[in-house]
Amino acid sequence: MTVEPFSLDLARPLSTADRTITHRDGFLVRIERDGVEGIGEATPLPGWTESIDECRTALERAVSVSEREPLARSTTDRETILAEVPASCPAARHGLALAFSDLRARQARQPLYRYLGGTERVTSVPVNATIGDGSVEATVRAATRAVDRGYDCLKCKVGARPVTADVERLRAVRDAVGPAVELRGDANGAWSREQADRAFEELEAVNISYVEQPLSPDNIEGHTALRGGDVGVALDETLAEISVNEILSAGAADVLILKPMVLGGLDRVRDAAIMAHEGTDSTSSEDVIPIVTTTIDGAYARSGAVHVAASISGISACGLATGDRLAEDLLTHRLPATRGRIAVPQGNGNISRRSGITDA
Ligand SMILES: O=C(O)CCC(=O)c1ccccc1C(=O)O
Ligand SMILES: [Mg+2]
Repeated sequence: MTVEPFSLDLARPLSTADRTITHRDGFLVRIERDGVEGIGEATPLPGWTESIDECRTALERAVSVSEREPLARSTTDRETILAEVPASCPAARHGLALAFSDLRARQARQPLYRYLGGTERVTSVPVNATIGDGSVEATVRAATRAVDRGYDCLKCKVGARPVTADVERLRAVRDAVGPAVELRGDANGAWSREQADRAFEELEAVNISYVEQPLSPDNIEGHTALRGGDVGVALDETLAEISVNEILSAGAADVLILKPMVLGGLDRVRDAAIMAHEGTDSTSSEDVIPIVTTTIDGAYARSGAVHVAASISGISACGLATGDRLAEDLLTHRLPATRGRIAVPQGNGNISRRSGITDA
């Protein structure tokens, strides 16, 4: 097993209520068995995951565990190695788990989404365009450009400005794109209960399907109380702190935003999506919508996220169209969105290392 650092600049930084993301640093994890190589990506986003230093330490530890005999040749190495990753290091776990899944899917000669449990052939997944904070004019410009490119679902960042200003932005977008385009918001935890109540009331007339993380991550009761109107409640940051089981049991969400890098791997995203669809023991009848999104990752992690979305039947538009924000990438195959969909790589494993061609 080897671990190699990388650093990627963003060509188009993403401004949210609490930060502007300008670059992404992480590690590529490579595992080889019998001439077959699996590659994983660990791209921590401090605040959501461990820091880059904590991630490096966890990965270096995994390398030393993997070199212990007889583990270096064992087939139960995945579980042993993952068990050594601290729960506080989900990005490190994501990188290791993706490397193992890529390796095993290649060995089984399956595309990753099939290896993960997808039962039907899926050639593409629907995606939303991601629109950062900006003036009314800049927001409408970005929204119109996205719709011109064929997106039929837009997610706009809110929460960086007063509620009235955000409502004005979304109303201007609705007026510009018409009634057929799905609009979502993402407040990244910026609102108080009073602000959220006002925003939800005013956004009903704009036909916003849901707002991600209206309130702070630990405010389960507040989110539960916000539900019930036309605008749905999606939880995102909360999932970095509170288990999916607890969230579903509290009835705190209409939608769960599942970030592989934050949950610690594609396997965890799939388990959470199944739980959302099927409910927990105490919430068996509830149908919560799972959405898969990136944390603005490199090509290996974005491709993995596309695969796990493809493995979930009936998946709604996901937040996976983030590759074009990067100024540079880990692969020349950038997983572009075309008419609001990203093609699922159909070769063996996650994605071909060769440029733009999938493994036959
Ligand atoms: O969901 C999307 O459309 C793209 C991903 C995204 O918005 C995001 C990217 C990095 C960090 C946080 C978030 C977020 O959903 O809050
Ligand atoms: Mg979000």
